[in-house]
Amino acid sequence: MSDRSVDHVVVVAGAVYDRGRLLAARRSAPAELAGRWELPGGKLEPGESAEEALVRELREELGVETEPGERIPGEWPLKPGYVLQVWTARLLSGEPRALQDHDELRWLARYELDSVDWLDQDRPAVAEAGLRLPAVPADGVRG
Ligand SMILES: Nc1nc2c([nH]c(=O)n2[C@H]2C[C@H](O)[C@@H](COP(=O)(O)OP(=O)(O)OP(=O)(O)O)O2)c(=O)[nH]1
Repeated sequence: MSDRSVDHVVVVAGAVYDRGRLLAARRSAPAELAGRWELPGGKLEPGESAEEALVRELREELGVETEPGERIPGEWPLKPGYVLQVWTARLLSGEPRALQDHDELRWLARYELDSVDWLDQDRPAVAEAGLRLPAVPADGVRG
């Protein structure tokens, strides 16, 4: 039982990148998480691979098609019995919209990552995801 995913619920989240920015989503529920920012995603369902769960969750929550990339090394504890795993993801089609679980979305450049109130448990994962961003976004626009 050394594999934590055997006895933990795995929450798969996407580090969705586009033009040198990372997508952040503000939770609308449950009450104790509402208003805090996270990487969009959700729980792995039985029989699903992490990549399949990620694609499904991003479609349901944001209305976009994505292609999973690499897993960001690490696994972060959430509430008891839950762990967070993060995959990079590339937008294939659609513009993300806050359809489910979120009420606002923002694209953040590396220098903007601290501008939103991330869930405490997400901060180490976001820091790792941020390392994959360029210092200046692709279109060069700052501030
Ligand atoms: N998606 C996501 N959930 C997170 C993050 N950080 C964090 O603590 N959580 C928590 C919130 C929820 O308690 C749980 C994931 O549940 P969820 O509500 O997003 O997943 P889901 O869509 O599969 O859930 P459900 O509505 O089908 O029950 O993990 C994160 O970065 N992304």
